[in-house]
Amino acid sequence: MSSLSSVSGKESSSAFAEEQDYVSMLYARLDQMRDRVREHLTGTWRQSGGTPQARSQRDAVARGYADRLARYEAVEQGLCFGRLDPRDGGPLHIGRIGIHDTDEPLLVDWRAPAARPFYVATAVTSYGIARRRHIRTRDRTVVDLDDEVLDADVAAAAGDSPLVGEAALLAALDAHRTGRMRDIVATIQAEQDRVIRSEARGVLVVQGGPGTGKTAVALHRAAYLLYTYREQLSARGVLIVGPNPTFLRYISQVLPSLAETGVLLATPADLFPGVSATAPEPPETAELKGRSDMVDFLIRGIAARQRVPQTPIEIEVDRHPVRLDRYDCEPVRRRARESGLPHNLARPIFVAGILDVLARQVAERIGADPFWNDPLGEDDAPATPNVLDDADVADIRADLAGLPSVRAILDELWPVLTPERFLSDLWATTDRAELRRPRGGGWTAADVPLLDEAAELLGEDDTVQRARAARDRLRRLDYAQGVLDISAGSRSYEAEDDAEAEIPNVADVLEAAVLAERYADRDTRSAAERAAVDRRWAFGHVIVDEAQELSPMAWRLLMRRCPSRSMTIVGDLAQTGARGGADTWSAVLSPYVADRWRLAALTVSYRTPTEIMAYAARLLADADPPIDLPQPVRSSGAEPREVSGSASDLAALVAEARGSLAVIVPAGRHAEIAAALPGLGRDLDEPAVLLTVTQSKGLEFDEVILVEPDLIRSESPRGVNDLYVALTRATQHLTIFQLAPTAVSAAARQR
Ligand SMILES: Nc1ncnc2c1ncn2[C@@H]1O[C@H](COP(=O)(O)OP(=O)(O)OP(=O)(O)O)[C@@H](O)[C@H]1O
Repeated sequence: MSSLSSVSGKESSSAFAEEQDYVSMLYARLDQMRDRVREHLTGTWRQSGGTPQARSQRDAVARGYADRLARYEAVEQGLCFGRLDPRDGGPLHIGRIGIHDTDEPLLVDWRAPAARPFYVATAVTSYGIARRRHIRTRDRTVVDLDDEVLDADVAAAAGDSPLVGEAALLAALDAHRTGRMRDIVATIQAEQDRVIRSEARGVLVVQGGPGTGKTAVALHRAAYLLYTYREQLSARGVLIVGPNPTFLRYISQVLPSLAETGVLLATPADLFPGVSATAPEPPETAELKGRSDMVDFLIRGIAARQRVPQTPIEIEVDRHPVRLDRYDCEPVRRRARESGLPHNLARPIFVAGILDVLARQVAERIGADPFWNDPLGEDDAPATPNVLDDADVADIRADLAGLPSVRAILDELWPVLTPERFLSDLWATTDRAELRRPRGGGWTAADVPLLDEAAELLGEDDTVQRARAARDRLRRLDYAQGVLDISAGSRSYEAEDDAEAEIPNVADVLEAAVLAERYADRDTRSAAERAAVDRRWAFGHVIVDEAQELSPMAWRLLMRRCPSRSMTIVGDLAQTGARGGADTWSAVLSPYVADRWRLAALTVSYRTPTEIMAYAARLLADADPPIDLPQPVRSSGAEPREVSGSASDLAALVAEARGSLAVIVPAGRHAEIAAALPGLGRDLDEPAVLLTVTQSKGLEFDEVILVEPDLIRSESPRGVNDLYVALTRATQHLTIFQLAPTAVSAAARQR
């Protein structure tokens, strides 16, 4: 409801000159800020560090400066992109970071509350703003200005537009795609802004059709949350989960361009540190592994590794046999299980019980007093049948615990298990043929949540790490006490003067324990870096993109990474392709937060032009349940075309493409088409790429050639959703291509 006017004529040249002066001043300030931080950084590195404490402090300070410098470098392009003219008061310039001159804001960070009207003000709800200006720059030069007068009367005459900064928005949407997503900070729309600035607490689900900006919004929300809750979030970190490495590469430049670098981007397959899950797997198997009943399967698998001997075992101790049978072992196993501890942490209970059983037998043999009830022994007969006391039995236990034969039996009956060892044994031995897999075959993406679940069920025996930490602490305490003693000893005893004696010494004000902690080596890595290698890291906020694809087991893993349940979940149920993916958000979330989650809908498609959306609507008209297509905002002027031909005709079409191009093909014909068109790449930086629908999810291209849509639709139980995804990847041109069967595929079809 705003009126749009591009700045023109005489007014334009003075407006351009005015904005250019202002923008040049901002860049000069930015240069000064960079120079100052560079100086500080160099000065910090010059410090020698001395003690370990001083060194780690220096590293932490240097890291802070380096991060700030990286932030200042990142905002070089489009530093200032907007201006608000309030009805009362002077103009406010809006940009990627805040720049201040003592108290005066020269540039307001787009995330600050004062910048909000830039994204949401309309002629009707103007927030006291008379005019909004979009400023486009190239390098440091102002190249375009678009003004909107937020005046209800002018708006009524000019017509109704729900879009904010329409000219700037349409220019951004018409730009060529490069294989890397760009930030949308200058043209965020009101419904997107509401999501971006929604409060951090609780679970927010953002549902919207293809191209409605869900990914863009999710990334800008991360930047907003880091700005608004900097302290909490830089300590705990933010995790953004995307469907595959290609997608992560596609979005990788957005947050740096918003001057935010401390976010961990990961696929679900990356979330078990130390494991690289790249082995392929049929979708049916992945679906089985993703079901929540796998938890019981794992529990049963672990229970099966807590064994009792089926036939008695004999061990030789001092050349005498001792026996272990199931009747001795069963109560011990029950006790260990009833402790409720994870497998590895319950093991010491089992081990102690079995050693007791064995020690009793040895004690009975070597301590038995043959004369204990000798009627002739009279007074000298002991009152018990065994001469050994508790200390002797404890010695025997300790000796038994050190015997390799005993250790081997304990390992056999209740082994220490790592998640990797347990799961690879489980796959190698399971009687469920559909899950069986030889050892050493590599991990798949669907294994990762199971490894994580297994890690929880097994527990990690961190006795060694804890003992080492305790030893380190004692060492530091000892050292600190020494420092305090020297410092107390160096007090000037000659100073008889009372006043001097009252000057506190370091030993008076510091306890050894406090000082010891200061000597601890501080970890100077960012939260994201530490989280990347720590399976049990609890993030401050988790953002999940293409969330509809995740299996119930993957959700369990993610919820463990976010005990605070501060999450943004972004997806589209109509695009679910994975067999085990989501049908409803409540089914996904109710196990974790019942109905305590909020839903925000995005309704406008910024990617797909009207012509392609209308074509998609016709192709998907019979979808069940019906698909609610988003409203396109722009037209490309090009109707989709339908072509059929051979592989060489397809190659000719590829050669004609002028912008970025994706050829999207049914998974079943991928190999054959890849062989027929070797020029098509896999990397998004290449001008033309060959992708299956799964690989194309979340991406966009200037042009798409969609090969055999009917086959895509019939290829999987959620084929209609896959077709919807494939139809909505193009920003300009869509070609539907019916590929005549090649000799190979014709033969395959006949078989
Ligand atoms: N406010 C905006 N200003 C400029 N461009 C925008 C805006 N919103 C979205 N876009 C652009 O629209 C395109 C689609 O956005 P995005 O990929 O975030 O959509 P999506 O909803 O995640 O799509 P999909 O469901 O297909 O994954 C991107 O190029 C994005 O930059």
